Amino acid sequence: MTQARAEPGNLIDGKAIARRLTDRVKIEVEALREKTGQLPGLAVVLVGNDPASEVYVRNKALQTHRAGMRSFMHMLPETTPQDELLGLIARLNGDPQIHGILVQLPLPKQIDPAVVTNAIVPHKDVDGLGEVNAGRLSLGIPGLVPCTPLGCLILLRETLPQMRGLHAVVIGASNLVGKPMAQLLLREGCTVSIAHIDTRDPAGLAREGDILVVATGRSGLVRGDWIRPGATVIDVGITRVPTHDGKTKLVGDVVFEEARQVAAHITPVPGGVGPMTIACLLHNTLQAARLTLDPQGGLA
Ligand SMILES: Nc1nc2c(c(=O)[nH]1)N[C@@H](CN(C=O)c1ccc(C(=O)N[C@@H](CCC(=O)O)C(=O)O)cc1)CN2
Repeated sequence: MTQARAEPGNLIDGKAIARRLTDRVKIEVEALREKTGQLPGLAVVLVGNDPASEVYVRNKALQTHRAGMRSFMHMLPETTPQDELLGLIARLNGDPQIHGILVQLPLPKQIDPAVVTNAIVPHKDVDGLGEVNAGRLSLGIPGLVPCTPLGCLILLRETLPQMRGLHAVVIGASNLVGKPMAQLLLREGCTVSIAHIDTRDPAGLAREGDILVVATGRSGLVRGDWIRPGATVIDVGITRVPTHDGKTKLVGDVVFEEARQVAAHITPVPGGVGPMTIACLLHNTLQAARLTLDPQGGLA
C-alpha cells in the first residue's frame, strides 16, 4: 500500500499550495462581488496578548484584505469576562456585513472555549469548531470544516493520487485538529487510527500508517523509527525553541531530519501546514458568505 521510499528532500510545499488556494479564493470573491454586489466579511476576535496569537490574527487580517474580502478585528483585554465576549459575538452574529466569525485560541482561563465557539451561529462558524459543524462533519453532511485539518487534507490530496484503503494514523485527539482530521480521512476512504495520551504503544501504531498526521504540540515527539518507510507525514506541530546562538526557531512534532530519511513525503515546519490554515480560513469565509449571498453556491 505504501509509496516507494523517496530520496530525502521530498517536501510537501505548503506555502506554494496555500498560495494557489488563496489565488483561487481571490478570483471567486471577485466573481461573488460581480454577482451580488457584496464582499465577504470576516471578524477575528483576539482576547489577551499572547504574542504568537497576535502574529496569527494580524496575518489573518492581512491575507483577508489581499483576497479582496473585508476584515474586522476585535482586540479585547486579557481580563475580558466571558459575558462581554458573548455580547460581542451576539452582535457579530446579527451583523449582515459579517459572514465569518473566528475567536482566536487559546483563550484566557476565565473563558470556556466550548461556550464561546457554540455561541457563533453555525453558518458564520468559519473555524468549524461548534457542535453543529462538528456534528455535520461526523455525519458526512456538508458544513464548515476546521481550517487546519482541511489544510492537511488538501496537502494529502495534492500528494497522494488515491487515499482509499490506506491506513491513516492520527497522533493527537484534539477537537481543533485530531478528531476532525480523523473524520476527514475516514471520508476519503482511509482506515483510521487515532493515538492519544493513553495509547499504549503510539510508536508501534504510527509505524502502521501509510499516512501519519501528527498534532500533539510536543516538539520532537515523533522520531524517524516511528515512521513506516514510504509513508506520507503531515506535521501539524509548531513550537518556537531556542537555538545555540541565542535566537529561536520553529520546529514541528516530528524530528524532521530523521523523518525525511524514511518518509516518501513530508511537510516542513515552517512552510507546511501553517500557511494552509490561513488559506483554508479564507476559503471557509468565502463559503460562509455564499451561504447568505448566493445560497445556490453551496458547501462542499
Ligand atoms: N480559532 C483558532 N485558533 C487557533 C487556530 C485555528 O485554526 N483557529 N490554529 C492555531 C494557530 N493558527 C491559526 O490561528 C496558525 C498557526 C500557524 C500559522 C502559520 O502560518 N505558521 C507558519 C509560521 C509562522 C511563524 O513564523 O510564526 C508556518 O508554519 O509556516 C498560521 C496560523 C492555534 N489557534
